[in-house]
Amino acid sequence: MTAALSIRAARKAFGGLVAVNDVSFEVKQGELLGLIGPNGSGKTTMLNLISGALPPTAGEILLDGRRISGLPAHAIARQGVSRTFQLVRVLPSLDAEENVMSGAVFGHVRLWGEDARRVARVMLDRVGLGERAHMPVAAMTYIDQKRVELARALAANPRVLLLDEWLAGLNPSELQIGISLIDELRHEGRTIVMVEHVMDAIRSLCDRCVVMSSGRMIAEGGVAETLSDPEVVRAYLGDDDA
Ligand SMILES: Nc1ncnc2c1ncn2[C@@H]1O[C@H](COP(=O)(O)OP(=O)(O)OP(=O)(O)O)[C@@H](O)[C@H]1O
Repeated sequence: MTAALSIRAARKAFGGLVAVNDVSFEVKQGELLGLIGPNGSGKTTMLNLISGALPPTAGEILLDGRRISGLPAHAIARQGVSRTFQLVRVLPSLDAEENVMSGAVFGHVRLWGEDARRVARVMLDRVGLGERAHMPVAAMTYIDQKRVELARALAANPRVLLLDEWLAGLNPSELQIGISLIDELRHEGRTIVMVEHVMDAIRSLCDRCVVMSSGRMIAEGGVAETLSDPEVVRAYLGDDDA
């Protein structure tokens, strides 16, 4: 079966700094892959290469077997890649519904007008914001803005969803809600790549994980075996978590 996403020797250099250094991995259809590693190891850059926010210096990225690397971000979104951002990016002057509608309008399945509004309503319900559809997002709490961003990504009906530290900054009860929400998406069969430092979430949610360190992929495999790999413990987890 063709992988939903194939990363082949992807490389990104910023001048002399190689942020992503010949990284290759695949994500199967319906799989939830955790992308983990220490700060500055290249995880967000990897998501930027997949979403087209940055072009790779070398290598290629395929979605359902078709090359997407080299395309501009909007074209990759149209092909079916949606994302959230490490620092939430919403349209602050618009309300929640309008923000989520923008995902439907510019996404994989382009919808307009009432069709986009209907999908936005479904997705806002999905993330628990059905009652606040008309609240300006600038007036929302951080977790609710994160929910809006996730609903916007889902409104595009993506083939692959990229989550960049979506759980970061949540308090313990919000974290449990967030983990359950991602778990539901996973059970719907969504293909997800999740960059995350919350190890409980990685352990409870992911089918597999890829570990990066200094731009390189240092481990890949089942979560339990990967997290007990001595090199991963040394590079990332440290003795306390081992
Ligand atoms: N646009 C850019 N220009 C120059 N250097 C960059 C750029 N984006 C990232 N970098 C550098 O690339 C390296 C990898 O950064 P990246 O943000 O991908 O790491 P990360 O693993 O996502 O880190 P974190 O867990 O802290 O978010 C860092 O050294 C960073 O400073």
